[in-house]
Amino acid sequence: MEYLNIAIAKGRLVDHTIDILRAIGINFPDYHEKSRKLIFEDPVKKIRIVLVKASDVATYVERGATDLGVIGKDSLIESGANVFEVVDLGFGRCRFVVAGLEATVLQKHKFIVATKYPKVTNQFFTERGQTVETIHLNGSVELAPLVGLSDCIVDIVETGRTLQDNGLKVLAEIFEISARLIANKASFKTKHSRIDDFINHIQSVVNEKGAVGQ
Ligand SMILES: Nc1ncnc2c1ncn2[C@@H]1O[C@H](COP(=O)(O)OP(=O)(O)OP(=O)(O)O)[C@@H](O)[C@H]1O
Ligand SMILES: O=P(O)(O)OC[C@H]1O[C@H](OP(=O)(O)OP(=O)(O)O)[C@H](O)[C@@H]1O
Repeated sequence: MEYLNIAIAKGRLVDHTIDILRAIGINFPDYHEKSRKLIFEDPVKKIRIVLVKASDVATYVERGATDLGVIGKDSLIESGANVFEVVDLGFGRCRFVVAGLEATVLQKHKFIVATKYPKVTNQFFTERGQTVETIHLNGSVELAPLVGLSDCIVDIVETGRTLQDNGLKVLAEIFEISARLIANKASFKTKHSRIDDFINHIQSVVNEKGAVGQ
């Protein structure tokens, strides 16, 4: 039997993903949180996981380097990748928002938005008929309006603590985010029965977890 390869966003999504895989009998004997290894295998179930940057998962899957991927909806949309989105995994829940010091900034004719997600940002404001200039940052986005780099930000909010600690308010909601299982389109055909079986197992664990409230 051929290996099924899965790219997982290292960071916040790894532990939940490993838990779900464990629940369907897939184990990686040498995996532990502090390991710097990037590839782990279950030699019995023939599953291989590779740990990559969240923003790179879609690239691995779209190009067929892996058959499947676990990725936040945020990174998936931002990537624009041509892949199948097959399961909403239900964890990694957070939301995309516009945030700033004052709601009045959104009334300006043109304003500057700092974000890690320029595509999501431009799409959102274009749909609202608003013209924005987007500044692409790689992190600590909340800082931008505080030092006059931007009028507002588009970023992820989970607990709301980062916004609160920096005196920022939610000015608009964009969409809800959770982790998704994605599939390479060619693998979906060539390894169809394996992938289908895998998806069904994952979906049943997700349904059970949902029933008891994640
Ligand atoms: N509080 C949160 N902040 C950011 N992402 C979150 C949060 N809660 C859940 N997520 C989800 O977890 C995914 C992975 O986030 P993580 O912080 O591990 O990487 P990242 O910040 O997107 O990338 P990196 O830090 O590697 O540049 C996000 O894409 C998002 O879907
Ligand atoms: O609502 P909260 O629970 O406070 O979480 C939201 C924060 O977490 C993320 O940042 P991350 O920790 O990934 O750091 P980053 O700024 O380097 O992206 C996100 O970009 C927000 O800044």
